[in-house]
Amino acid sequence: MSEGCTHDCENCASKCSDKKSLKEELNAASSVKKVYAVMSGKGGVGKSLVTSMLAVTAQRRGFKTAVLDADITGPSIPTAFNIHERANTNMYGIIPAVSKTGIEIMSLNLLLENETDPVVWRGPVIAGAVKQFWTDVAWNDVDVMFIDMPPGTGDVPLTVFQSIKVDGIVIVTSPQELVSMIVEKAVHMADMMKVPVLGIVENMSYFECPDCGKKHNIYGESHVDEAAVKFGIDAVAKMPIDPKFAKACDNGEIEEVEGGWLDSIADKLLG
Ligand SMILES: Nc1ncnc2c1ncn2[C@@H]1O[C@H](COP(=O)(O)OP(=O)(O)OP(=O)(O)O)[C@@H](O)[C@H]1O
Repeated sequence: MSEGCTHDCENCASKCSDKKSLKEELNAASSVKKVYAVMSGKGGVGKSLVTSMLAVTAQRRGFKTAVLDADITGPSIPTAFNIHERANTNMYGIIPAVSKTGIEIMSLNLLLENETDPVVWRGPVIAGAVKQFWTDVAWNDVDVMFIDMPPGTGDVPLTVFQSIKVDGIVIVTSPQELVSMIVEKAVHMADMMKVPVLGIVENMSYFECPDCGKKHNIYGESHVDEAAVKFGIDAVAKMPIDPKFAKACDNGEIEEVEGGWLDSIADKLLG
C-alpha cells in the first residue's frame, strides 16, 4: 500500500503493486456488451423518460436491449413498460422482466411485495441492491444496457461507476436548470470515473403548437448547445414538452411512442 493510499484503487494515481479493482463480476449466466448510464442533476427532469425512449430506439434498431433501474427509491421504469409482475428466480439468478417488444428490465419494484411500498433504506443498502442487479440478475445476451441512475452525483451513481463497467454517459437536463453547472458537475464526475460523456438531452426544451407548428421556449432560451460546445460533447438532442409522453409513461405505453427526437444520441451510442 502506498503512503498516499486513498482506498479507491479505481481512481488513485499511486502505482501500488497490489491495486484492486472494485468492478463487480457480471452474473455468470449473463452477457452484456455495452452499458450506458443516463444521469441528471436533479429529479423530475425526464431522465426515466429518456432512458426508456433510448431503450425503445435501440430495440427498434435491432439491438437486444435491457434497462437496469438504479433509481431504487423512485423507480418509474416498470410503469412506463407496463410491467407489474414480480421477478422470478431460477438456478442462474433473478430473471429480469421482459417488455412487450422484448426489452429486459430489472427494477426494485419487481422485488417488492406491493409496488406502492416505499423503500426506506440507507445509502449503502441502496447501493448494494444496485450492485446485485448486476451480479445476481441473469441478463440474457444483451447488446446494450441503459442504467436509469438516481438524480445527482451521490452514493449510488458512485457505486455504479465503481462497480459496473460503464461505456458512456448521457446527461438529461431541462431549460430551467443551470445547464452549464449541472453538466460541469456530471462531466467532472465522469472524468474522475474515466467514463466519457457521449450526449446531452435537453428535455422539455420547447412546446410545439399543434395548430400552427410554432415552437415556444416556455422555460426560456436553451443553453444546451453552448454547454455541449464548452465540454466537447457532440451529440445533443432536444425533446419537446408533450402530454403524450406523460400519458405514455403513466399508461405503460412507452413502446408505442414514435418520433426521432433522440436519434442523434442513439446514432452516437449505437453507431
Ligand atoms: N417532455 C415531456 N413532456 C411531458 N411530460 C414529460 C416530459 N418529460 C417528462 N415528463 C413527465 O414528467 C414526469 C417526470 O419524468 P421522469 O420520471 O422521466 O423524470 P426523472 O428525471 O426520471 O425523475 P426522478 O429522477 O425523480 O425519477 C413523468 O410523469 C413524465 O412522464
